[in-house]
Amino acid sequence: MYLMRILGTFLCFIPVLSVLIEHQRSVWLMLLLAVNAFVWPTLAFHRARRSSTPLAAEHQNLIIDAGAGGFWIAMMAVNPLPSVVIATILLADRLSAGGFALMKRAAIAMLAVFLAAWLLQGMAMVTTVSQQTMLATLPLIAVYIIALSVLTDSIAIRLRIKTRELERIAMMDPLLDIANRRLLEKRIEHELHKLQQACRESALMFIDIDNFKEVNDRFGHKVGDAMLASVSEILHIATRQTDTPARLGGDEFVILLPDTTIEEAHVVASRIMEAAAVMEDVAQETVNCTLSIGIAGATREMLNVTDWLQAADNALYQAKRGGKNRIFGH
Ligand SMILES: Nc1nc2c(ncn2[C@@H]2O[C@H](COP(=O)(O)OP(=O)(O)OP(=O)(O)O)[C@@H](O)[C@H]2O)c(=O)[nH]1
Repeated sequence: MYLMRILGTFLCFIPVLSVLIEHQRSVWLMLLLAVNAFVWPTLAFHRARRSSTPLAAEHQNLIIDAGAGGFWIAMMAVNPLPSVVIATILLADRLSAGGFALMKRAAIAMLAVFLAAWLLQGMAMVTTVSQQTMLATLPLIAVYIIALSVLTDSIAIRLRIKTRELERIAMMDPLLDIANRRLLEKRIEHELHKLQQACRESALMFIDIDNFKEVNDRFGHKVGDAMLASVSEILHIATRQTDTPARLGGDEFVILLPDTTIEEAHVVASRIMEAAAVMEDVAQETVNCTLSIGIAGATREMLNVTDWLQAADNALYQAKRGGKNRIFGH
């Protein structure tokens, strides 16, 4: 904002000074214009920076800018070209900085100061624009509008980055560095769609930590959380880039394995179980970790995400019923 104000006041200074010289106005008025152009931006910057509410202070600064604009329009005897350009830029700028509410307040300030100064000046009005003033106004039109566009573009880029970051957060588990149900369901839906178009095989793996409640009860939630983090890490290490390991909630994890047969999924599941079995030290406690895993391949009858997840959950149920610490797949 500081740089934009310096640029704006400097670019306005040129056409206003041109008109004041043409109208042979007093040196004091020109000095006041110089103060507005070269001192005010720094004053405004410190005013906003020192304020406990910098945004509100900056909005006040923007309204003061608009009031100053109204004053100089009156001092230029409403010279049409610089007056219209200055008023338009001031209002458009306030609109992009604070919406219609700020623009409205700025318009009221500009009009009020203009009317007061114009009446005191005897309602002077000169409707002709000299070539000198026209040329002096051109940099304001060209440079300021381009600068405003550059600023708007950089705000749009920052907004896009923030939006992507928020989208990523919304798709991740709040405790572990792993996808959540939302992202998993999106990927499953996409995979089902692809499977309908091509003759391929893909698998869904449901993983549940055995007797996890006991771990929590014996060692506390901190150890339970650390175990969840270790399992999540194992799932990442044991899978490919194209797979999606996710946490459904509690001690339940699911992995989507595109282009994978049931046999291949069994190999991955064994790898995961072996890695979990050798994990002993969790948050300075010696614990045993076994997993039950259910695997389901996609079939043509599966119409939606729930069908496939249900099939994998049923397979997990069979693994649990069979005595836990085992893989069941069909
Ligand atoms: N530490 C920790 N525990 C959790 C979290 N979310 C859920 N739990 C606990 O995880 C346990 C899940 O237990 P269950 O899956 O129902 O039962 P289990 O003891 O694993 O038994 P089986 O699944 O039959 O082997 C519950 O005690 C929950 O309180 C979490 O984020 N952190």
